[in-house]
Amino acid sequence: MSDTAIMKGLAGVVADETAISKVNPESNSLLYRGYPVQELAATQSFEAVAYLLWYGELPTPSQRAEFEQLERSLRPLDARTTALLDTMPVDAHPMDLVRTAVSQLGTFDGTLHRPGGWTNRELDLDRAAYLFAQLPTIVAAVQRRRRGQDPIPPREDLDYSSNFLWMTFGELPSEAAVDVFRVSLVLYAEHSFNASTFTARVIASTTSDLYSAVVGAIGALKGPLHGGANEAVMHIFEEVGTADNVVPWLERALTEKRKIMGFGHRVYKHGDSRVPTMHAALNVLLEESGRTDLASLYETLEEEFVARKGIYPNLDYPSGPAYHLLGFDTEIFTPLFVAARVTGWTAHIMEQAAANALIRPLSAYNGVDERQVPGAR
Ligand SMILES: CC(=O)SCCNC(=O)CCNC(=O)[C@H](O)C(C)(C)COP(=O)(O)OP(=O)(O)OC[C@H]1O[C@@H](n2cnc3c(N)ncnc32)[C@H](O)[C@@H]1OP(=O)(O)O
Ligand SMILES: O=C([O-])CC(=O)C(=O)O
Repeated sequence: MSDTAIMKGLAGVVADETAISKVNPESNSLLYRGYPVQELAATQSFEAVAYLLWYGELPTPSQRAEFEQLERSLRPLDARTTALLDTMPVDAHPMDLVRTAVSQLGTFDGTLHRPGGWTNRELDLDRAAYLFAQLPTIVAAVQRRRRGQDPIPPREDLDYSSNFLWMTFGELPSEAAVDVFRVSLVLYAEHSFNASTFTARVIASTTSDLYSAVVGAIGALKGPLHGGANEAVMHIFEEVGTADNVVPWLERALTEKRKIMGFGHRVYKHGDSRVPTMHAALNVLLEESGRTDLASLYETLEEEFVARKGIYPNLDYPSGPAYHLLGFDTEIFTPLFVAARVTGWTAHIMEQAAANALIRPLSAYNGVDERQVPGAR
């Protein structure tokens, strides 16, 4: 064993600098390019937030119009993407379908064959916009296929959030509900060196290409300790059933040393900066739907868990039930997170490439001492 301290899970390790977002657990705040995320969620379209993450500034009106036009033009799926989705098992996890579809999109990009084409900021900005525009169409098609429904083509007259819901459900919910969806996307967009973003940066650090880094990030996000928690939260609500059952269920779960999904965070130890905004957004849907049963289950589980463990909800706790009330299948919740986080991932991939150092930590060997292979001389 080495004498060097091992930082298990890289906890507390500052791996590099970033100018994209600042997570501050002391002030319980989150800034994207210097702007408080709550203010962005209150005032900005998701398209404007994506632009901010990539370019460092909010778009001017003409930049915004140009970017919106580009995004709308990039939405339709290539026939090969539709064909690929059709060949995959209907009961495969949607995260696996989305990961595979994004991987295939990389093979369509002829600019990857140019010398220096793998890591070129101008090309990466185009690729980021392409993935940003394609992911809602892919996720909506995957959701519809699960229900035996044909895909619905994108509508150029709708903004990103409305079009996403239109392509999924073939109708638009209330303006308030569309806004809840937009707020969730803004809150999910970026969060410094979380596990999936760090994965993307590790891949980018080898000077691999943006698609490969995003595919790796999707794999990292799938796990329930990270993005998969928004799906897992809904499974917990289903398992608990009613607010009356929270205490006995929780006592048993804690005795069995289970992790309660949607609670806890590696960085925030006194609550997640994004939860109050997402909780308020969830309340809009709870009131609209009259789901007092779900509201009281949500509040009771939070109260009882915080009282016992002093561990607070993270963003996945209010987002899971919000996506449920919007009408998505539980297995689609993490793909929605992918569609939002692709903005942050791609901003980080470009930042990594601009000031690259190969990410390659050391390990402390704890295996058997050197020994001879039987028969070797
Ligand atoms: C958008 C996001 O990705 S946010 C994160 C989403 N993930 C989840 O909601 C999954 C549930 N939460 C967790 O598993 C953890 O809180 C993590 C992985 C997010 C953070 O973990 P870490 O910073 O490594 O904290 P760690 O796992 O060491 O927890 C410290 C203690 O709190 C306990 N704890 C932390 N979270 C939970 C939880 N959700 N339920 C029960 N106990 C918990 C741990 O068991 C540990 O207890 P111990 O000291 O008795 O062993
Ligand atoms: O920061 C993290 O570790 C996880 C998280 O909340 C996120 O990625 O949004």
